[in-house]
Amino acid sequence: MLPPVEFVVLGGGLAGRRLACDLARLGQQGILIEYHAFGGATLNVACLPDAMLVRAARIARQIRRGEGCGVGLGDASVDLGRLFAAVGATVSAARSHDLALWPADRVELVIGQGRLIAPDRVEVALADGTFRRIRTRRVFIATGTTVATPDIPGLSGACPLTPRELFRLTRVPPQLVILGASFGGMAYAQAFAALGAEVTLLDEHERVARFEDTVFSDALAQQLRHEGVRLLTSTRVGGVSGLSGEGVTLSLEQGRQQFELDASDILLAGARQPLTRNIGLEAVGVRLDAHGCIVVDETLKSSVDGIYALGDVAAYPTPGHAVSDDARVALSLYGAPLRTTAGRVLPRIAFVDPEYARIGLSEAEARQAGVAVRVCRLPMHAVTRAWSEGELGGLMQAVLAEDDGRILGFAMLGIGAGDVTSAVQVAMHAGLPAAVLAELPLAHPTAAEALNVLFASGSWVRG
Ligand SMILES: Cc1cc2nc3c(=O)[nH]c(=O)nc-3n(C[C@H](O)[C@H](O)[C@H](O)COP(=O)(O)OP(=O)(O)OC[C@H]3O[C@@H](n4cnc5c(N)ncnc54)[C@H](O)[C@@H]3O)c2cc1C
Repeated sequence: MLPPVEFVVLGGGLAGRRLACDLARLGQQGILIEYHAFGGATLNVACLPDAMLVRAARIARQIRRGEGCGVGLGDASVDLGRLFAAVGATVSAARSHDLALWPADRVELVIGQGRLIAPDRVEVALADGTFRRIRTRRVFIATGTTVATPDIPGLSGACPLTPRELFRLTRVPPQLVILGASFGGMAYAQAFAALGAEVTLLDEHERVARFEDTVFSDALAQQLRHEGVRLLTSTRVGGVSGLSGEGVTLSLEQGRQQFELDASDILLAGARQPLTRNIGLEAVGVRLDAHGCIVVDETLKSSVDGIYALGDVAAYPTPGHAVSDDARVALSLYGAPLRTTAGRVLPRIAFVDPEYARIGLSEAEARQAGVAVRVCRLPMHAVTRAWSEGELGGLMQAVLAEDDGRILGFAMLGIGAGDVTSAVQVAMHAGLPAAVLAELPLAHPTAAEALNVLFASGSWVRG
């Protein structure tokens, strides 16, 4: 019998790749199995390609707006084929870069489809049709998610675009309908509108970004409409006919009203499902929750000894930074200081332009939890940097503990929101009261300097 390796990581996305590299750094030897695209969603179909799409849309918008600051470039022409070829080239360069840094002396990279056949045994189906069996002390499952197609008559037959196929488009869809006004859906809607598509963003819920405070949902909706996106909220899709790319017709219901919408293409930006099927979980008795995620405790241990799960497969939806943090949690098993997923405060960002970001509690969450809070808000048109960038929409909001002024939450829609939120995150982590941020000499003219005004006592808008 083969001696066991210390660990097997199943899935080479952000979570699996990060964990394998960190374990190698700690001197551990193991195997990582990846069957589709090394780097997973983040590198291949999500964060990196999306960020490039958003950047191209921003450039197009800035060219059109240039006249306002004396730079005349005329209208922006968009060649989606060239843009996505550049995305493809960047993705493969980034993948090669990661592979060049791979710690091959400690972690063997096996390309194939893995599945558990016992708690300490994994079988890999290799490309040449053969199988390889591996004994191991620990298995880390990091298989991520895949798109979940909503159960709507005719939808799967219409072959809708998903984030994976999106980057194979060679022309801007003339009329694009996007299902799901989540963070991703909003970002795609705004980007494709800037690139010249006629975009309809559709959601069955009453407002976009429905987990955020209404003041931000409203501001985001206004931003999207301003960019030419047609918003259809509280709208249910009853059925779809046709083929995405050639033409589709959606039967819609909005209250008692029924109507049809024609579009050239349809994009699914909403739900995803954990990849927990066909990886042998049933055979070894690993428990799943109602959403199909692997049930883990705060140390990422599953219901079976020796089997752990991390990343999206253990908790969905998860932002990429939570996934990386899971890898840090798993290192506790190998002598790193004890770290768990309990009490983790994670920022969330929508890559609309300008960005929306939040850390900690929203006002609604604080009030629902019965926490006594004060809320302060500052419109972006009170911020010098917003004027210089010509991005006057949006606002900042802080949620503070009534008793001692601790920062419980911060949200911002405006220029640099992601970075400003990171600054507040550091303050929250350090337990700094709002008064400290009110008086720090922050650089001028940055978006972050507005924190001085936001946190100064005179700017409370609500008690
Ligand atoms: C469209 C989109 C946009 C996003 N944008 C952002 C963003 O801007 N910021 C952010 O923080 N997060 C974003 N996310 C979330 C982020 O991408 C995920 O949290 C992250 O990719 C999850 O990493 P993971 O390793 O758990 O899973 P994945 O990245 O999905 O990796 C799982 C890997 O496992 C492999 N695999 C699956 N089954 C097997 C098997 N049986 N054998 C071998 N290998 C297998 C897959 O091929 C895949 O490579 C986005 C996600 C999506 C889908």
